[in-house]
Amino acid sequence: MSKAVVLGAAGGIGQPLALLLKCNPLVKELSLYDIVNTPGVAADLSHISTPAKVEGFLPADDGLKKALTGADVVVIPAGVPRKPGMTRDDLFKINAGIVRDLATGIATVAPKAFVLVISNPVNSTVPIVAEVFKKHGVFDPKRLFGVTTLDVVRASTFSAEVLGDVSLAPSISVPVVGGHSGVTIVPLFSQSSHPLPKDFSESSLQALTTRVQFGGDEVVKAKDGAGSATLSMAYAGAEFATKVIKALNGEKGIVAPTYVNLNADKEGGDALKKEIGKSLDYFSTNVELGPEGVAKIHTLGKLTSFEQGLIQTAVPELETNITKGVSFVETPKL
Ligand SMILES: NC(=O)C1=CN([C@@H]2O[C@H](COP(=O)(O)OP(=O)(O)OC[C@H]3O[C@@H](n4cnc5c(N)ncnc54)[C@H](O)[C@@H]3O)[C@@H](O)[C@H]2O)C=CC1
Ligand SMILES: O=C([O-])CC(=O)C(=O)O
Repeated sequence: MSKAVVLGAAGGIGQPLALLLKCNPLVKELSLYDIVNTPGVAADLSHISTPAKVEGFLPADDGLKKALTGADVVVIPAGVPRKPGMTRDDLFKINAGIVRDLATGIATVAPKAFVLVISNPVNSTVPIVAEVFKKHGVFDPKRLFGVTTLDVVRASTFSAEVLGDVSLAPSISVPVVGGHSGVTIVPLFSQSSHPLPKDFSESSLQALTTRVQFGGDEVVKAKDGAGSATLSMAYAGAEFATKVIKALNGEKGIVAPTYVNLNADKEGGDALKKEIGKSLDYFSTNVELGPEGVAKIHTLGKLTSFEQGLIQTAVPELETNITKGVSFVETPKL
């Protein structure tokens, strides 16, 4: 039984994510923090007949500190979402500072908590959290995760559509590696639990891959200025948080793709760096979760030449995104 905290809990993702966590029997306490509306969201959720005790906090009266005290898992969907025509990197200007300040709160109040970062651009916001924790001398790479589960959820859903049986979607597992924006998102369909049809053409594979890489844009366009994915993200965020909480409670054999610091498991991380041909500090890959967080970083395994090409395209962009996050905390210029 764990205490979960959502930072940005009154937002489009925060509210349905808080609902799903309130319905999770493994959550004993749920603290909701935002700059607005959390007392109302908490009062509303508190009437649901599940065990989790819900409280809402605002910045006044040390609200962040109160929300974070005793936290086991902190999920961060705070920040602005995209509008049509924007990239995730365009959000950096606003979200980098928001994430840095929240990370400072966590590093001070709950340095041992598992931190799950949803706020975009994830490729850069995760390094920001790490750098803040380093500044406070409390960084444990095993406890920091970028949430890339929505890419995995999309890969399952879109594969099921291609296979002509949407009922398969929940059981389809496709590793999605790299990062969480555009070409840094690399679905490995060759390793899917449910292989694509034998006669699936190279151009169809390219189209399916592009759909996963730019699935977020599909939602941004459809919402037409009203934001980006919220409900599917809440579902994905709750899925991943549940995995982390189960591992924290001692359940074994939980493996999920997530964006991690590759020093979290030196052996696995070094092997992965060799595979991608670049010494990046962060990468999303299958990770085995344990009671201390990252237990083992899995390498990518056998890739097709198409997938190798995708990785080679992803690496330079990821490197730029990582450097941008790191240098923001080292020398804030914005
Ligand atoms: N990792 C992923 O796969 C995905 C990430 N996202 C990202 O999640 C973030 C949130 O998206 P939405 O919920 O749609 O946005 P939203 O605007 O609906 O909600 C964001 C919430 O954050 C709050 N907030 C702003 N500054 C804050 C601060 N300093 N402390 C606490 N709360 C603060 C706002 O008041 C608001 O309630 C965006 O950056 C978006 O790009 C969205 C979808 C998928
Ligand atoms: O596209 C966006 O901006 C939100 C996001 O990260 C996603 O839906 O994958």
